[in-house]
Amino acid sequence: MKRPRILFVDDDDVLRRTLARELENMDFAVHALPDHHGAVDALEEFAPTVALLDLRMPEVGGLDLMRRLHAVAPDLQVVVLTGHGAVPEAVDAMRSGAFDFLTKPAPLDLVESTIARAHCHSVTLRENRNLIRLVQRGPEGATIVGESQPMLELRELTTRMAKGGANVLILGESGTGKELVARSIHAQSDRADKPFVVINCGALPESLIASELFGHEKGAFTGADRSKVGLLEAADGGTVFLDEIGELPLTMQPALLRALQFGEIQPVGARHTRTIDVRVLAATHRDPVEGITEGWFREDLYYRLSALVLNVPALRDRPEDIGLLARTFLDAQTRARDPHWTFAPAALELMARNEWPGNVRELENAVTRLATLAAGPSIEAGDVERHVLQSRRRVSGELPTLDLEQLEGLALQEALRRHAGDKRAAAAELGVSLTTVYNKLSKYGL
Ligand SMILES: Nc1ncnc2c1ncn2[C@@H]1O[C@H](COP(=O)(O)OP(=O)(O)OP(=O)(O)O)[C@@H](O)[C@H]1O
Repeated sequence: MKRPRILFVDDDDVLRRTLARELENMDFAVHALPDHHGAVDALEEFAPTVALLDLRMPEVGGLDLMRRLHAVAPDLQVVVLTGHGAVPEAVDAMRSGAFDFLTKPAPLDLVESTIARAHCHSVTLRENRNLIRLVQRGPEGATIVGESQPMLELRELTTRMAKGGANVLILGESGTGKELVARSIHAQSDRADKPFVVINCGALPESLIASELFGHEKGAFTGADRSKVGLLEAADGGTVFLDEIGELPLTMQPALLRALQFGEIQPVGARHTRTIDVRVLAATHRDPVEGITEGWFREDLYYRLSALVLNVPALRDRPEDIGLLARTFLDAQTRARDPHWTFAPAALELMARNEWPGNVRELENAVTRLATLAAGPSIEAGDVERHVLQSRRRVSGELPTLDLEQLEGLALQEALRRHAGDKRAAAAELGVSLTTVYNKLSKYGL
């Protein structure tokens, strides 16, 4: 494990040398400076998580230096060193954003534990920020395209459901836009400026689900070398999207139900529960009512999730949207390089007559292929025939020369197509686990 990095600034030469050595002995990596010179540069070069700053220094004092450091590195945790009896100064520092203070001469075990706590806090903050950045897309990511009657109704329902805070269960085949609908609900709700966290229940290995959902404490199991915030807690105040809820193992369903029922989570290895406030949107391409009868979905969890139910129609039930969707995707993909790309009417007609078992996702992928492979800027019927229809037939017929990875990608695509995007069925047919299917999908950018 990497050693926590500490930036230590103190003008007292003897104390700085002695304490720096002690900190090194405690297994911290230390960058020690006598004054503010070089401190901001050290943020980039040394990347500390904690700064230990003497409060009283000539020229630039600890408080001022803390502000300068925080302007560049907001996650940096600052511990200030104060002289004996300087409580008002310490309080001032805490109010200005210091993590904690130590009074000189501080016992070494207190120095160690304070810095260790500050380090953990800094790491957690950074992880949270990354997580939120990862899962949040701007509201433009939530534009639902479609002018067919089913889509007009869906958009209206989405807006109405967004306003209340009730949980919504979103049903529909793979690739119909369930995640997009969830993002749109979140973006129109009063939680819009809070996190939107996606949890793909099918992609989590069973052994890690509890720790991913609820977090864990340091030392909770082998390899848990520090505590970790779970995804449900990362969504606190916002919305959590439980994608592929039908894939959540039966053994995990009671724990999730408890968390949703009482708004409480218990990280693995923690003695106490923590309160969370999340709105839950869940989606599945499977029939959850059938799941109750067949025994893979708990009835109580179903009722908890399905205060409201939204059905996203398959593309074959709204073929009049195909042209608009294809044009929108083409425009988004080619606008920057040449705004003149269009579909010739015959090409669009061919696209509209095609079956899209993988729904909007498959259509979007086909447009990507056309935008990349066709000569353009007008996409002709011949392009659609060559780059979309033929390549699909080829997969089922004789294969051109492919390397092993291409072959694997094609086998996966074809299995998904045969099962209308049902990843579990495709995994079963290919004889691999569901997690492998997810890994390969992301590996090949499918
Ligand atoms: N109505 C729509 N307008 C614009 N883009 C759409 C629409 N529906 C789906 N898409 C796009 O199609 C792709 C698949 O959509 P999404 O991931 O929301 O489907 P899904 O139903 O959640 O799929 P899965 O069940 O496989 O997780 C995304 O890139 C999404 O942006």
